[in-house]
Amino acid sequence: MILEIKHVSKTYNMAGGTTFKALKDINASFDKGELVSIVGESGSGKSTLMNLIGGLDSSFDGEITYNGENIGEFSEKELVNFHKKSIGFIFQNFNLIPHLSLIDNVAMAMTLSNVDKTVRVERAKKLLTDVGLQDHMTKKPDQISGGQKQRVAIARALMNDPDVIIADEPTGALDSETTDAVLEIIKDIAKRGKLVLMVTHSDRVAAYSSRVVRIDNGAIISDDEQEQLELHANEDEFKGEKPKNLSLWSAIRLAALNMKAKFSRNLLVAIGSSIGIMSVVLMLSLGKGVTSYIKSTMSSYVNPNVTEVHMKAKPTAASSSGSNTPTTASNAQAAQAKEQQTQMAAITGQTGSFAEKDIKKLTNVKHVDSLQKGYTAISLGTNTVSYKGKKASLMQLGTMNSSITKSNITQGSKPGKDGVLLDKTTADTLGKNIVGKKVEIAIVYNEKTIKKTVKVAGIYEASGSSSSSSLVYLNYADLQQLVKDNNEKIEPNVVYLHTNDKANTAGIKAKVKSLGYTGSIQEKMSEMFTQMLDILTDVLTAVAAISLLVSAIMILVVLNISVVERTKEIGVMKALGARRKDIRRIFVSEAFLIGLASGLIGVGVTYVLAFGLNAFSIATFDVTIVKVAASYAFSGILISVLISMFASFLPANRASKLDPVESLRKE
Ligand SMILES: Nc1ncnc2c1ncn2[C@@H]1O[C@H](COP(=O)(O)OP(=O)(O)OP(=O)(O)O)[C@@H](O)[C@H]1O
Repeated sequence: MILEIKHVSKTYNMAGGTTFKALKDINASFDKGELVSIVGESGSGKSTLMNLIGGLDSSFDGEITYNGENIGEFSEKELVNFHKKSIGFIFQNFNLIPHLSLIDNVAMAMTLSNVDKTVRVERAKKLLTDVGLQDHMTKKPDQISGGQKQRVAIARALMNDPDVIIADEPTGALDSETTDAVLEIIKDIAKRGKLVLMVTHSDRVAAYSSRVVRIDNGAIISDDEQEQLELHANEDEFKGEKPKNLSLWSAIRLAALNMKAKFSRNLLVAIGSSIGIMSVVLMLSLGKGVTSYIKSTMSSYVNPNVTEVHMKAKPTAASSSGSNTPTTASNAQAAQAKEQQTQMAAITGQTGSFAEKDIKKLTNVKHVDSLQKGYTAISLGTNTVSYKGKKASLMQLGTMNSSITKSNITQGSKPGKDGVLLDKTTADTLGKNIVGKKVEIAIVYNEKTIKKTVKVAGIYEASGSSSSSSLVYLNYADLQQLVKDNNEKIEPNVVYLHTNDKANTAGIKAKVKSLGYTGSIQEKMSEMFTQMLDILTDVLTAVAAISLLVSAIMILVVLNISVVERTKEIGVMKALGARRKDIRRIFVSEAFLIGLASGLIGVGVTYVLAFGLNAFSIATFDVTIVKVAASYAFSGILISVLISMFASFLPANRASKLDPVESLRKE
């Protein structure tokens, strides 16, 4: 006897502490080659008995042995192997998986056992051909008739060549003609030496079987042998290998097929959650672009061995009360006003002049080898330069300093005595080949216009930046002399501290600051800019973090919906031998794919936006402002995948724990 049922009872525990006894002391034994109809009224306990025999429900009293082994005491692993190898299920409502082709539905039992793809596809095709569906194999379940669906379900049950087939009202949803055809197939299965247990209401269906067991109110009331089946050899015998487990690749493929079925929903979720990833990657790339722009601009202006120093703005009457008085509200206001003044002054270049004692103090800073005086002024067009009747307004007047290197002089050379550098725009205004020519500069100083004829020594071009204001550079000594010739006095408003090792520069800068001086205009501006950028990045990163959280919740909700929608499918998979781990793996794979898609969309959109923004910024400022590093793109995709998989743990776990009996009972 392949199957023996000894003193089996089943009690359901219900809400409120009450119990219901659905099976009462059932005893029966069944052998191979039998087609047994289990007949009884609705609610008599037929399905309950089948669930126990099929190993879908292990909590019962008594003993059910399969080949002498008590299935009530099987471990999870033994139960999984029992489902994979020994039992096949056929359900009243077919329970095919809607998003899989007929071949994939039939092959599922072997997919779960990780049987080689060619082997399982070949076998699925053969079984579908046996039930007359050779022309429909790539169709989906909703493209075939009810009778055809039940044939697919029969083929699926036979996939692993099990010894026992449990068919719960296999013809309940079919018309009489189709019923006969399906019953013939089922009878043939029993004739091949398998035990078929078929639940039915109908005496007509029971007439096909070799034995009829009647159940009423949870007990067997009759057990009649009808006819001995004429057995023939099982031509279909399939010696499967030892079952392995669902491979990761198959889990991903199953997840992908399900996602394809719900394509628009999954695409929307992926797009939604890509927004967070896109903002993070875009923010990082923008930060990188702007910072590297600031750095390159700075380094093009700055000689690493040189520290440019300005005075802080001259204190006004309101704020000159001294810094040692205790801080009061008005003092705080004054300090604020002073800071604003300093910043304004730094931006326009109108900082105070250095007195001799400042020069001395700065010369004595440690590691400073020499000090160069300079003067710079924004003139906003009051200073001019003219040549043969042509006149150009100057925006800026400056003195030669060590930041101006050979690479900044595109024509000519550094100016000697009474020589100047002009920028390209100014030079072009005055005419071609201006280098070497004598021009007249007119400078307004202390409301007096000072004029001097000087030689254009070369053309100046700022490196790394296209911004070129109209400017003139001359030697500080020449400027000092010129002012003196006009009975005025000039003091340096900028000094350059030199050191012979650029490693000292940072220390010098810090010392200068602590002495109460400020750095270069560019430094000040880039500091302000970096501060602003930092605040902006913080705010946007917070927004991005929130949107990542939202996307995690969105994925959690969608997967939860997916679990609810697929409850029955999960029940079927379990009946076919899926482990909890396999179910979990399929759902996590789905989340992995959504995460991957949203990461790729997010990064893709970032590249497109970066391209657009850069096209705009290059056209306007000749600067690349967004730099998408490959590491940002990669991290973005990784974060997206991780968040999505993390969000899936809860729903995946929920799916894996679903009870197969309840899942299959679900309408
Ligand atoms: N989870 C459960 N909790 C409590 N009672 C249950 C549960 N499942 C089934 N029952 C009860 O056990 C009895 C037997 O149910 P079962 O589904 O086995 O009947 P059945 O003979 O298969 O009926 P049908 O032909 O309508 O499918 C019924 O009275 C049913 O209400």
